[in-house]
Amino acid sequence: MKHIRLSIVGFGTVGRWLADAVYRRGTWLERECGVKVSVVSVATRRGGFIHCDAGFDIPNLLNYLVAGKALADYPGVQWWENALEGLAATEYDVLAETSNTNPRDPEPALSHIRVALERGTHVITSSKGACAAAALELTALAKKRGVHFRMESTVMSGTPVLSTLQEGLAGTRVIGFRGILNGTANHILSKMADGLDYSSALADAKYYGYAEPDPTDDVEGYDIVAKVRILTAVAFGQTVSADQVILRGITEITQNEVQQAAQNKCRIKLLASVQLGQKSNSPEARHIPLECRVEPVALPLTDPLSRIDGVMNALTVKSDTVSEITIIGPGAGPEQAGQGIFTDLATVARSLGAF
Ligand SMILES: NC(=O)C1=CN([C@@H]2O[C@H](COP(=O)(O)OP(=O)(O)OC[C@H]3O[C@@H](n4cnc5c(N)ncnc54)[C@H](O)[C@@H]3O)[C@@H](O)[C@H]2O)C=CC1
Ligand SMILES: N[C@@H](CC=O)C(=O)O
Repeated sequence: MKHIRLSIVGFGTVGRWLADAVYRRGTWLERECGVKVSVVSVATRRGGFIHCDAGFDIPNLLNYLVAGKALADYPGVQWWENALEGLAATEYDVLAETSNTNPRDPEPALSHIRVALERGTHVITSSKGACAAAALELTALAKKRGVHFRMESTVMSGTPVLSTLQEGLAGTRVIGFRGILNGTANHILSKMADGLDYSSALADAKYYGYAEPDPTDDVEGYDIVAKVRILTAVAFGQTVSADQVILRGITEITQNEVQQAAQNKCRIKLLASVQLGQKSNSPEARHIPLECRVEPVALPLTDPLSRIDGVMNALTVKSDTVSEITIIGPGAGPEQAGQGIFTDLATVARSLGAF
C-alpha cells in the first residue's frame, strides 16, 4: 500500500483537527483511497518545526500539546527553529499549510507553500491570504511540477464550492456569481434581525470559533474580498486585486435599519457579487473585466439568499450550461475548515493510492 508522509505547518485548531482526522479515519483512507497516511512533521510559530521519520503517534502528540509542553522537547524528534528551515531539510509527500495568516496578508503561508511546490510536493491549504494573493501563480507552479495544489476550505470551509466549480462543473463557462460568504457577518445580521444587539452577536461568533483572530476582517468584509479573489481565480482564471473589489462592511448597519428592512419584507445581507463587465475593444485587453462588489444589500424575502441565516453560507453560480446552481452549507467553524482540508487530502491520496 502507498505510504503518504504528511507535514502540517500551523498546528492550531485546523491543523490539529486534520491530524486527529488522519488518525480517526486511517482505516477509511486505506480502504477508500488505498493509502496509509502518517504525520511526519508539525510546526507552530513559537514552537518551531519538529520531524519524526517514523511518523507521530497522533493521540500522544495531541495530548502532549494540550499539556502545554514545548514542541522542541518532544522525545525522539529533529527540531528546527522555523517551518521554512524544517520544510527545506526534511522529506514529506504532502504539505498541509494551516498557519493563521489573515485574509489580507499572504505570509507566512505563501512562502511555505512556494517552498513545498518548488520541490515537487503536493500542497493543501486553508490559508485564504496566500490563495487570494497568488492562487493562479501557485496553481501554475503546481502544474509545472506535476503536483496538486488544493484550497477547498478557503471558501465556505467544508462546504464543497471550489471542487464543484473545478470538477463538478468542469468546462462550463461561468457568467457570474453572488453569495453570502462569511459566517460571522451573517450570524451577526441574522441575530440583529431577531432583535439581538451587534456586540452580543459578535461575541457569539467568537465563542463558536467562526470569527477571524481580528474580527474586523469579518465585519468589514476583508475576509469576503479574499474569498471573492479566490473564486474569480477558479471560476474565471483571473486575478483581481483587493482594490478592484468595491467594499462596504456591516459595522455601520444599525438595529433600526435591520428592523426597517424586515417591515419592508427584506433581510439585510452582506452580499458578494461578481459579474462580467463590458469587454474592451482594445486588442491588448486579454480579459473581460469583472465587476466585483461586497456590500450590505436589503434582499427581498422572495430571494432565496435572504433566507440563509446564521453561520450558513450560500453561493449561486450562473454559467452557460447549467444556468444557475446554488450551493448552501456552513461557512465557518473549526470542524468545517478541518473537513475542507481533509477532503483535499483525500483527493490527493486517491490520485496517489493503489486505486
Ligand atoms: N476557523 C475557521 O473557521 C477557518 C479557518 N481558516 C483558515 O485556516 C487557517 C488556520 O486557522 P486556525 O487553525 O483556526 O488558526 P489557529 O490560530 O488556531 O492556528 C494557527 C497555527 O498556525 C501557527 N503559525 C502561525 N504562524 C506560523 C509560522 N510562521 N510557522 C509555523 N506555524 C505558524 C500558529 O502557531 C498556530 O499553531 C487560517 O488561515 C484561517 O483563516 C479557513 C477556513 C475557516
Ligand atoms: N471567519 C470566517 C471563517 C471562515 O472562513 C467566517 O466567519 O466565515
